[in-house]
Amino acid sequence: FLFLLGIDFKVKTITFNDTTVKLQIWDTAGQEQFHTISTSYFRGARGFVLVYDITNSDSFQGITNWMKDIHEKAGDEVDIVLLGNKCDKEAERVIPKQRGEKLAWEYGIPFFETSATDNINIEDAFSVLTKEILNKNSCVLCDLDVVDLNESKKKKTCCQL
Ligand SMILES: Nc1nc2c(ncn2[C@@H]2O[C@H](COP(=O)(O)OP(=O)(O)OP(=O)(O)O)[C@@H](O)[C@H]2O)c(=O)[nH]1
Repeated sequence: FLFLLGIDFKVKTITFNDTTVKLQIWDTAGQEQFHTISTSYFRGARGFVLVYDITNSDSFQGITNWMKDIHEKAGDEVDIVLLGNKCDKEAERVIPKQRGEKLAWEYGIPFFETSATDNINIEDAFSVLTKEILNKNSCVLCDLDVVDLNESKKKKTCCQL
């Protein structure tokens, strides 16, 4: 059996109109002791969801380094969204929303404040990231194996095979 230390793997399906996209989501550990193993999974990824905690300034400070790691390991062509998570914990907030917005603006990437607990903006963040990936690489669906030429009811894809 395969044991992946500090890595969680999930599959999620998103549908836009009549186009279905299957996302492979690798949840890499943020802690320093898993840094090498986490970043070793960056190569080959098309998109990144970069998350800090609005109640933890260290996690916000760490974003700059994670951005460097992403560009070093995955290249400059990847799509990234920045999330300020735990927006349900307003009373414990230490990072104002404007700081997240400014950082994302500097990087030229979308930004959302989210709550994984209350399911706020999570779907939107993944939708925006997926759309950016699809727009950038108009033939990405070919790689993802969702195009079946033998199928009588032809699926609509961005590259219309
Ligand atoms: N209130 C609140 N708690 C959250 C939210 N998201 C995660 N948590 C809690 O924060 C803690 C850490 O969550 P994890 O999902 O383990 O965080 P992580 O960033 O994956 O941690 P690493 O794997 O160590 O990088 C857990 O106790 C979660 O229940 C949120 O949106 N709101």
